[in-house]
Amino acid sequence: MLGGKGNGASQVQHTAPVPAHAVRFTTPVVETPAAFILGRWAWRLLAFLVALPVRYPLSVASVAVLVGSWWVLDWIGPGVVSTVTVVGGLAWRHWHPASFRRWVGLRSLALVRGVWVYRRHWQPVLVVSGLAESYLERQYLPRIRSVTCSEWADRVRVKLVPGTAPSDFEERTPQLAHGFAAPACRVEVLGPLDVVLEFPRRDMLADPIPALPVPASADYVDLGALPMGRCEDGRTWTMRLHGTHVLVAGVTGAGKGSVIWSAVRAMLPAIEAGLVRVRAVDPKRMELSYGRALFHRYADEGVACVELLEEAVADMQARAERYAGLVRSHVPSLEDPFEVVVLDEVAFLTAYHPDRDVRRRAENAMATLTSQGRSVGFAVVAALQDPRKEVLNLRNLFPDKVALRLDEASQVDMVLGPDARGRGADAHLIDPAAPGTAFVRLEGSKIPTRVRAAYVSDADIDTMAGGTDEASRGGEG
Ligand SMILES: Nc1ncnc2c1ncn2[C@@H]1O[C@H](COP(=O)(O)OP(=O)(O)OP(=O)(O)O)[C@@H](O)[C@H]1O
Repeated sequence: MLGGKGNGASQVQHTAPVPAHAVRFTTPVVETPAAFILGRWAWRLLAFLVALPVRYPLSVASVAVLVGSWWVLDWIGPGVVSTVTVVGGLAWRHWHPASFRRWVGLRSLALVRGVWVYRRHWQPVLVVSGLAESYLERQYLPRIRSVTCSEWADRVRVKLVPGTAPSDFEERTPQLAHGFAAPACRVEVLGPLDVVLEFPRRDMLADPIPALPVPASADYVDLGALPMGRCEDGRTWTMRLHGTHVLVAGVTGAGKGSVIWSAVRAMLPAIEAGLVRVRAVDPKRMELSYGRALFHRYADEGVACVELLEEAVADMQARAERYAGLVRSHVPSLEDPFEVVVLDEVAFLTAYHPDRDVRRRAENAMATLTSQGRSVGFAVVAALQDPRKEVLNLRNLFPDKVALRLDEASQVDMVLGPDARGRGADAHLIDPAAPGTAFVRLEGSKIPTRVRAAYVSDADIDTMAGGTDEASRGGEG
C-alpha cells in the first residue's frame, strides 16, 4: 500500500539497516526474471511518454513545432521558428513584462529549480533530516507533486507518506531550509497528505519601507484593512483594527513604534474628520509624545495614564448602554467615532509601576476595554517588550498579535499561539538590523506571515501632526 502510486510514497533503496528484532519474519527472496524487470521499465517509459503532453504541454508543443518545421522545411524551419520565438518573446517582455515574467520567467525558473535544487537533493535531504519512513525494511519518501515559483519563494507541493503528519515537516523546517540552501522553510497544509513547503529565495523585506501614502480622504480609510507595510511576498500588509485589539510585542529597538505609527498614519484622514479618536498612553514619554496633536487624549504619568484608561472604560460602557437592544454593530460616525486606545509599553502600568493600586486599576481597565470594547467600536493597541505571562496576564484578550524581534524562542508561541514557531515564525531570529520586521497571522490564514512595517520617521509624524502632509496623500490609501 505504501508503495502505491496514488498515495504519494515512493520506494527507495534503504540506506541503513533496521535494528535487529528479537524474532525476524522476512519474506522469502525470489529471483525475478530479467524479462519482468525489462518489461516493467518499458511499461514505465511508455506511461511517462504518454503522460508527457499532459504534464508539460508547452514544452512538448515547442519540441513538436520544431521537429515539424524541420520535417517540412529542413533546417530553415527550426531557424525561422526560433527567430520568431525569440523576437516574439523579446517583444512580449518589452510590452508586457509582468505577464512575461509570470508565464515564461517564473515557469522556466520553477522547471530549473524543481530539477536542479529540489528533485536532485530530495532523497538525501529527507533521509538525513529523518523524513524518510521505514516499513518492512524498505524506505519510503514523500513525493514531490509540483514546484512553482513566485516572485520571492519556491513552493514545493508534496504528497506525504500515509501514516505521517505535516507536523513531522513542521518540526524539521531548519533542516529542510539548510538542506535546500534557503533562508527559511514554511509548511502549509492543503489537505490530507497534501502540504506545501515554501522556501524563500530572497528577502523582499531587506530594505526599510518608507512611510506609506496617507489615504486621500476618510472615505478611503478601511478600518478593517489598514495598510501597514509589506508582506514577504511583496503584497501590502494590511491590519484590521475595527472589531479587534492588537498586541505588539518586541524587544527594545524592534520597531514597535513603526507599527503604532503606521496604524495612526493609515487612519489620519478619519482622525482629522472626527470619525476616529485616538487616546494615547505613553509612560516612556518618547514614542507618542511626538504626535500629541493627533490624539484626543494623551497621558504619560502613571496615575494620569490610569485615569485615561478608566475614562475610556466609562465612555465605552455609556455607549454600550445606549446601544443595548438597539445597535448590534458599531459604524463610525461623528457622534460615535471609532475609539482607539494606544498603549506604549503596557507593562509599565501592569507590572512595573511601584504603586500596586495603579497596577491593579490599569489591569482592570484594560481587561474591561479588551473584553467588552470590540462590538461598540473601541480597540486597544498595546505594545510591550516582554510577553511573559507574569508581565501581562491579559495577552489572551488580544485577538491579533504582532511578534516583532523577541528575546527567546519560547516567547514566539506566547505571542502568536502554541504552534507558531513550528510553522516557521522565528521571531527570535529576526535580524536586529531590520527593525519593523515581524510575524503576524493574517486573517484567514493559520500560517504566520513575515511582514515589515513601514517606517514613519519623526519628520513624517511632525508633518502628520501639523496637518500639512498633502504631498504624501495617496489615492485609495
Ligand atoms: N519599520 C522600520 N523600518 C526601518 N527602521 C525602523 C523601523 N522601525 C524602527 N526602525 C528603526 O529602529 C529604531 C528603534 O525603533 P522603535 O523606537 O520603534 O523601537 P521600539 O520597539 O519602540 O523600541 P523601544 O521599546 O525601546 O521604544 C528607530 O529609531 C528606527 O531607526
